[in-house]
Amino acid sequence: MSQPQPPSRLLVMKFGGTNMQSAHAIRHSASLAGRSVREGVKVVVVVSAMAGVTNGLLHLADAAQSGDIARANDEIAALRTRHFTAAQELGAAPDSETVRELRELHETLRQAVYGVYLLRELTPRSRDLIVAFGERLSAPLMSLALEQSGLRARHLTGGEAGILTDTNFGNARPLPGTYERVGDRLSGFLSAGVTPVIAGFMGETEQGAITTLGRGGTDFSATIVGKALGADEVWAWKDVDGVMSADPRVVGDASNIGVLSYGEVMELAYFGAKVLHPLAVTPLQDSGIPLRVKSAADPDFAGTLVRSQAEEIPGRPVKAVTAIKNVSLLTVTGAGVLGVPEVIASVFTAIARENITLLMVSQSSSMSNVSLAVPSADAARALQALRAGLSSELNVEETNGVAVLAIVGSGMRGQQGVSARLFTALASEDINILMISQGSSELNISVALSGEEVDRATAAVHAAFTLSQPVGA
Ligand SMILES: Nc1ncnc2c1ncn2[C@@H]1O[C@H](COP(=O)(O)OP(=O)(O)O)[C@@H](O)[C@H]1O
Ligand SMILES: N[C@@H](CC(=O)OP(=O)(O)O)C(=O)O
Repeated sequence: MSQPQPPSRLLVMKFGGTNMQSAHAIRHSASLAGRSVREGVKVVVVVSAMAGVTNGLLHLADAAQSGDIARANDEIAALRTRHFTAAQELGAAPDSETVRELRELHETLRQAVYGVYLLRELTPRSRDLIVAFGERLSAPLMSLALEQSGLRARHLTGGEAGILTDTNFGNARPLPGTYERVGDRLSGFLSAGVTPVIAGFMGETEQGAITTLGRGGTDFSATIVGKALGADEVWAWKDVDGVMSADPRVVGDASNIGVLSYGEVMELAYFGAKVLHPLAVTPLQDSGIPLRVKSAADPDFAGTLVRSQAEEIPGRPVKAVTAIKNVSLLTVTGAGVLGVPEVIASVFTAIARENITLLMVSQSSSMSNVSLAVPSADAARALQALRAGLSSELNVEETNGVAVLAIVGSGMRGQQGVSARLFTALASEDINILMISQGSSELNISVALSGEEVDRATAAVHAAFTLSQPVGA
């Protein structure tokens, strides 16, 4: 009598732009997925665009809108060469299905861009259609690499995979029905032994218009799929060892963090750690599905495990330091602010109406002013909204060239002396603090300071909390 087989493990694997940047990188990424498939694990692959392609698409869309169709066409031609070269290096014949599909996608992209040029209008909807071509073009390359390695694969757009979103183009959110749809659409492939390859970063509206989930959104696509399928784990393969104690490009001796809670990762991502999308862990929170951030260059290294429970490490209240650059401070002043909660309410209403991220808020104790930190890209809109929404007795001043630095770690909860250590580190570098805030969850303390000083500040704070020493060393 045959023994009942244990259910096979299911992993969702996300490959970012660096892991998709060339035929060589794609082949290596496919081998990482293939290794698990050959061990009997069911794998769903979610891919980003080849590194640099998303920015290229945004530039060419802007060029078309401003009437420079020649530049837009040059950039489309460069993208075309890059994708065809990769396909060829991966072994696609000139008359293959992959080459035909890439040709069709480039032709559709060219038409969409020409439409923007004719109208001289680039709406958030048309920008999403254009920018999503990066992932639509990379997914067939990953399918090809998987097939060349002997696996069966099938690539799908986010919408074809079942990701249904609202109509908030550029920053869309999955609708509740998504999870069931994704589960229904992918389970057939998995039970037939086919590895689905999903173009990340995108979904589609109920009317079938393509939406994107915000920059870095492929992490979010992967966790949406992970939740939908009840995956055992979601693995985000990166060009770094895992989530590090600081951006390794800023702090050379940053160390890998072994375990982080969902809450800690959200704080880090919110405060600028580009390594994960700020909402990436949200689909996993209810089910407790773990997320692993792993290095494609060192696949046997454990990387960072992100799970419900934080790891309390004695003597390490802070796990990481991170920063957001290009921030502006908007300060509302005037007699009217004094003791008038309605003013505070209208400040928040004006900002919320514009859907602007508030990075920090502080109010002086006399209530004679309120300061807001917002991304500089949104500052003009925020300023306009505040001026329109507030009484004319109030002044709004703008300070540009600011950065927000944050320290993050669950161990700072109820722990004295953490902020003193932060301020001492900054003071010893002669760095002036413009604003201070601590979340009530006590998972982070953030300060606003001059953008010119932020890298020096990050290094000083990293050293003050001895974060270069790996835990347990
Ligand atoms: N705390 C951090 N830990 C790890 N990487 C970080 C951190 N902060 C910023 N980064 C940057 O994030 C990059 C990885 O994110 P990203 O390029 O979006 O990944 P991918 O495109 O591979 O998914 C790293 O190259 C690193 O420079
Ligand atoms: N390509 C998109 C989505 C993404 O997640 O990319 P990456 O994984 O390379 O950060 C972007 O650049 O925003």
